[in-house]
Amino acid sequence: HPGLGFGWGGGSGTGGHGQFGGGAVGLFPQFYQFSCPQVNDIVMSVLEKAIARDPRMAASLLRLHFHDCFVQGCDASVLLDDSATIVSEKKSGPNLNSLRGFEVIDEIKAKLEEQCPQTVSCADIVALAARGSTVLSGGPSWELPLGRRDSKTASLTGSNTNIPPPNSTLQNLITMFNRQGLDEVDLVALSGGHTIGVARCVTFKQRLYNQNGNNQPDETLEKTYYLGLKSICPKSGGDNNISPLDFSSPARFDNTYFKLLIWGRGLLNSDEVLLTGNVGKTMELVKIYAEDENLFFKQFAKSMIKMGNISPLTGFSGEIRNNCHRVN
Ligand code: HEM
Ligand SMILES: [Ca+2]
Ligand SMILES: [Ca+2]
Repeated sequence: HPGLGFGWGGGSGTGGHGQFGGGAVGLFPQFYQFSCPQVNDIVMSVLEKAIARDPRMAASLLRLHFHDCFVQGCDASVLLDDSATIVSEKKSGPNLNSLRGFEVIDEIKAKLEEQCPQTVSCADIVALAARGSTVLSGGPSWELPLGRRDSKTASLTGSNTNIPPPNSTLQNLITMFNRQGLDEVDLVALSGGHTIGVARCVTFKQRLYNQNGNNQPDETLEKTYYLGLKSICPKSGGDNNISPLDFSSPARFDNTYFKLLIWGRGLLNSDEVLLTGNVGKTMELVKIYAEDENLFFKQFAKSMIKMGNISPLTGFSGEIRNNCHRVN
């Protein structure tokens, strides 16, 4: 038996994107209802402790799900280590010295293997951890479709090419999200994930010193914010110094990220261009979410479900890994 929640779960994965309204074929919220009813309680109890220990962990786990789903779909490919058959995604440009939270996923997996052996996939654990982290940070909750299975492969090249870089133009961001079946609404709402967590100096340095190859700062940066950033992120060195993505509430999941964008205080180029990139639709959405936190929360939940439905492995595809670091 391939660890399915129900005996009839064999409807094989179509591998299609989950943009067909209701959710990806094969995933459903009650997947573990009989095989591991306590799965979310276990996830939440580990998360509570981990986030109490390190408040940034919520942000790191939210990001982990994004970096998984954008490469081969939400299949836990991001968790695989180098081995004879695997070239790990952990060494890609977007991930190296940057992705965190692997130990927390391991801790959840260990508890689940004790209570529901060989049942819950690493890919579902990552999705549950992303939702739980959002909730524990004060953000919205949502009914999370489950039943993803784990890949037997990883894609370092996919990781290097599918995850947008922080100096992306707005057109570039829209194109890369479109490729995953996500639209401008999803792009703006999901970028709101930057309401928590931090970024390294190296990811925003270009904006401070040489935005357009003319040795000038990005003119959309508000002046005092810009001066503060320069002191954290010098022209040479300090690449690993960190700054909050939302400096007014870096551990709270709220809509201040969008308010800051309007004040010229978005940290990454990819943040600020949602407002200034000359696409009316994304500009409008930034303003709407800055005004209406409830609407942002609702759309964030919807878009997280959509992102979580990208090309899942279901049925007899993939496997339930015993250890999230390696294939069985
Ligand atoms: C729109 C395109 C996006 C770009 C260009 C982008 C870029 C980045 C960069 C450069 C960092 C800092 C990494 C570092 O310095 O080590 C970061 C952090 C983060 N990103 Fe994104 N991101 C994007 C979308 C998303 C999405 C869709 C989510 C989740 C819904 C997300 C959640 C996060 C979180 C929570 C952090 C902080 C992580 C931590 O503190 O450990 N990002 N992002
Ligand atoms: Ca993946
Ligand atoms: Ca915040």
